[in-house]
Formats: sequence, structure tokens, C-alpha cells
Amino acid sequence: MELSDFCQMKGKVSTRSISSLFSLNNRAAAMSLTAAGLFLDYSKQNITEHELSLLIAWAKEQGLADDIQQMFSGEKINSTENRAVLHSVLRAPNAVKKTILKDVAEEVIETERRVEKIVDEVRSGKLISASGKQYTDVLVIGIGGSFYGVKVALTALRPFCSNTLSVHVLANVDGGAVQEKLANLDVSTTLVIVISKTFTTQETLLNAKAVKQWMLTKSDTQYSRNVISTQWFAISTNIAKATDFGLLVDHIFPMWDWVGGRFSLWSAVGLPLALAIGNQAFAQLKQGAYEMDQHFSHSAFEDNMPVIMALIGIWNRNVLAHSSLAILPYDHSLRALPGYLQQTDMESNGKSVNKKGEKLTCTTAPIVFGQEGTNSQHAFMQLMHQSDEIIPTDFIVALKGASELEEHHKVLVANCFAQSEALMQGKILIQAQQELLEQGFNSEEIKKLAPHKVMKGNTPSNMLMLDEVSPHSFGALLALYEHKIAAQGFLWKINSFDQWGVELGKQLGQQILSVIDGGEDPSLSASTSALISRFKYANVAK
Ligand SMILES: O=P(O)(O)OC[C@H]1O[C@H](O)[C@H](O)[C@@H](O)[C@@H]1O
Repeated sequence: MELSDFCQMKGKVSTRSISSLFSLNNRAAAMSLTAAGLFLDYSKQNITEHELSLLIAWAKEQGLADDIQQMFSGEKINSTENRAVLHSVLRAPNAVKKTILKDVAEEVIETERRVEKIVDEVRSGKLISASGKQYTDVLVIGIGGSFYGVKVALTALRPFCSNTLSVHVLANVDGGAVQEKLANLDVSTTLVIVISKTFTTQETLLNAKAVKQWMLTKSDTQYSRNVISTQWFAISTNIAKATDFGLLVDHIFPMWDWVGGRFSLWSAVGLPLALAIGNQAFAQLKQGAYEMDQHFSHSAFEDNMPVIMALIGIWNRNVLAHSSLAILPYDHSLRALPGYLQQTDMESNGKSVNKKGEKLTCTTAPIVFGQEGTNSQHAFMQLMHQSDEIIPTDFIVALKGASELEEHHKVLVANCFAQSEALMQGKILIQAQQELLEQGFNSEEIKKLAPHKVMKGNTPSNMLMLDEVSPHSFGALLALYEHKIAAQGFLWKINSFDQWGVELGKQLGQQILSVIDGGEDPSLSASTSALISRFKYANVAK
């Protein structure tokens, strides 16, 4: 069967009710599974077991098992950059690293040791600042894949973070953001980590320059000579550029071209996180991810959580033509997850040609968005309930809350379950009329009001449950999404591991900067030229 054959099923599938599928009474049990400590209930999707089995058969025909195998074994599957995709090996035991990475394994293992050593030394106060003080703060400078992973993990694992060492992340190239971060930092107790795979990213370098300037200016003269070489560290593949910037070679941790930025948390990029949560918790995070790797690479597709989620995503995107995916974590600690997944999913799979460069005949990545529950209920979920747009949703919730406020967790979880039920069940006109009647409205009022109270329902959702948000479960969760996205890319026959689409904006950004600085560029549109003039006038006028 081809994907286009499944698409023929749209008419029949989209008009049936998901609730009615529950007439088969073992559906909830049959359409749920566990992996690496996570539980997934996908029974509220608009798909039957039979349809899913057809999709699984299709995935097998497409060679998905070989694709997965090729990724884990280090084939150069990132074809436009001629690179392997091996972030998963970073969380595997050393014996696996040696088999897969061969000569490079030693450097990888040695880098891990160096990360562990510096984490221990900073946390114990052995490694001190240029002026001899214990570090109280870490400022991380990076953007994109060199930011989101650290950010999402720091937010998720807040309860596991040190109380004496705070980690702050600076990404956006905005003077306001820089000043806000620096306002509460003390140069004599701040360790700086620059994360940039290329060490050429404009935003990161400009932020690093500003922070360097701040540190040099604010340091006591007797320490300013050593402050950068002592207190600055970097993670980069570009050792030359990092040393040019003033960093000691010993303070630079390598990255490898086979680790994509958005999958790099597991490398030395995780250093700031490890500083915050400690080596043991960082190892647990990797262990959780490793268990998901094992599950993904070894489980039959029928029981394979990333594969099932990938196929359901394809079903929703291509067969039912739903264009978005809402990520709604009902857990304050997971509030950065939607932003993280926007990059992981849309930067990976936001493509329209296949690996051979041919135009695809199907759509790819959904538009990913979301926010923590219950805040989203009081905002965009109105549209999810009553507009004509059906937005498939991933609900994510922990069985145990992070706080002692048990009542809060009960209310949070009840809201989460209620939304998944409400999105599926909806409310038909008769129900709305009946409710209004029971509330004492007269027939004239009911006629007027009832249509406004109808909810379309039939919105499919996944419910992902963690026992609790811990380094282990969070590692498994990130790996789950990484693999779901990879599996979708394999099935769409695209390269999920490059991101050429971000280049044009960067290029034009440089051109425009030079026009702002006095150059000329006749290739720019009249609109942009006028905007530049307006900006220049406002700044000259100051
Ligand atoms: O780590 P860097 O080289 O500084 O790159 C930072 C980020 O910029 C790029 O434009 C890509 O969008 C990201 O995938 C990358 O992670």
C-alpha cells in the first residue's frame, strides 16, 4: 500500500466519531503501551487497530527497520551534509561506543570524564574563579540546538538543581535580554559557558562579546587579565575560533559533526545541566534516553512507542490532513517542552523534497505549538473546542506531582483528563439545549444561546504519562520524541537531520546589517529598504 492509498480513506475516517470506536470494549487496553517507564494511551486517536496494523505493514514495506538500523550503526544518513546521526550513542554504554565509534570512542569517553571532573570540581568548590571565589552562577550562551535542550532540561529538572549554583541561559540577540541576565550576576562568582557547534553563530558571538566586555570591565584590575581564561568554557567543533576568542584549549570541550545541534544535550552540551543537577542525575537522564533507544531499535513496531506515535502523526497529518500538533504538558516543570519540540520537530521535518531532491507529494511536519496546562485552557483551547480546525494533541502528565500540594496535583490531572475527554466527546446541539433547559432558560433564549455552546469534539489525542518528572523519565521522554520525529522523516523519505531553511534569513541578515551600516543593496525590496531607512532615521535622530 502507498501513503496515497491511505489518503483515500479520509472521507470515511474523518466523518466517524472517535467515541463510537470505544464500542469495542478492550480498546483502551489494546491501544496503550509502556516503554522505558513511560505510558502511552493512544485510544483517543481516530484510528482503528486494523487501520494501524495496515500502517505498520506499510512502514515495514518502506524499510523503516533498515532506516532505524542504519541510524544506530552510524551510516551517513544525513546525506546533504554527508554525516552520520549518532547522538544516541552518547547515552550508550562505553562498550557500544567503542563498537560504533571505533577510533573516536576514546575522545568521546575522555570528554565525558572531563565533563564529570569539572562538574565535581565546580560543585565542590575546588575549581574557583580568577579572584579565588567559589562559583555561585553559571551563564550559558548559545542559541537554537545549543540552547533549547539545556533550557528544557533545566526547567524540567528544577527540583534536582543545586541550591548553591544557579544556571542561567542567554540565547536571544537582544540587549534587553543580556542586561537582564547580567543585572543579577557577579563577575567574580560567574562561570561562563559558550555553546556553539560552529562558533560562528552571529547571535551567540555578539552575546559572548557583550558578556566578555562586561566581565573585563567589572573585574578588579588585578584579576581582569585572567578572568576570561579562568572562568570561560566552550563546547564547540571549532577549537580555532574558540581559542581566538580567548578561551584556553583545556577549557574547550569537543563536539562532533555526527551530533546535530538539536540532538546535542547528550554531549558536552549537557555540561551546564550536569553542573546544575550533578553527574549522577545527568547519568540517569542519559540512562532513561538509552532505555528508549533500546526500545526503539529492538521492539516490534506493534509495541514500539516512537513508531506508533510516528504512524499516528502521519495518519493525522497526511490521511486526515490536520496541519497542527498541540503539545500540552500538564506539569509546570515541562512548560519549556513545546518550545523545545517546535525546534526538534519543525527544524527536522519541515521539508518538502525527499532525500533525492524530488518534490514530495505529501505534507510533512505539523505546526507544533503548545503551552503548559491549565494555562492553555484559558487561552487557545477555545479554538480547539469550537473552531472548525481539528488540532491533534499530545497531553503529557505525571502521576506524582513535584510538590507537596497534593490537592493541586489532583486538580491539574483532573483538568488534563477532562480536556482529552472534552476534545473527543464534544457537545452536540441537543445536549447544549438540554443543559440550558435544566438551567431554567426559556425556549427563545435556548434557541439563541445553544449554538454557541456546541463543541465539535472528535479531536484526537495521545495521553503520555510519566510516573514522575525525574532525570530518568525526562531522558526517556526526550528520546521518545527524537525517535518519533526520526521515524516520521524516514517514512516521508526526507533528510530530518539538516536545516538549510535557516540559512537564507542569516544571509539576508548580514546583507541588511551592512546596509544599516551605510552600504547599499539594490536587491532588497522597496518595503525592506524603507524599513531600513525608518530604522536608521530613528537611530540617527536619537
Ligand atoms: O551551535 P551553533 O553552531 O551556534 O548553531 C546554533 C543553531 O543555529 C542554526 O542556525 C540552526 O538553526 C540550529 O540547528 C543550530 O543549533
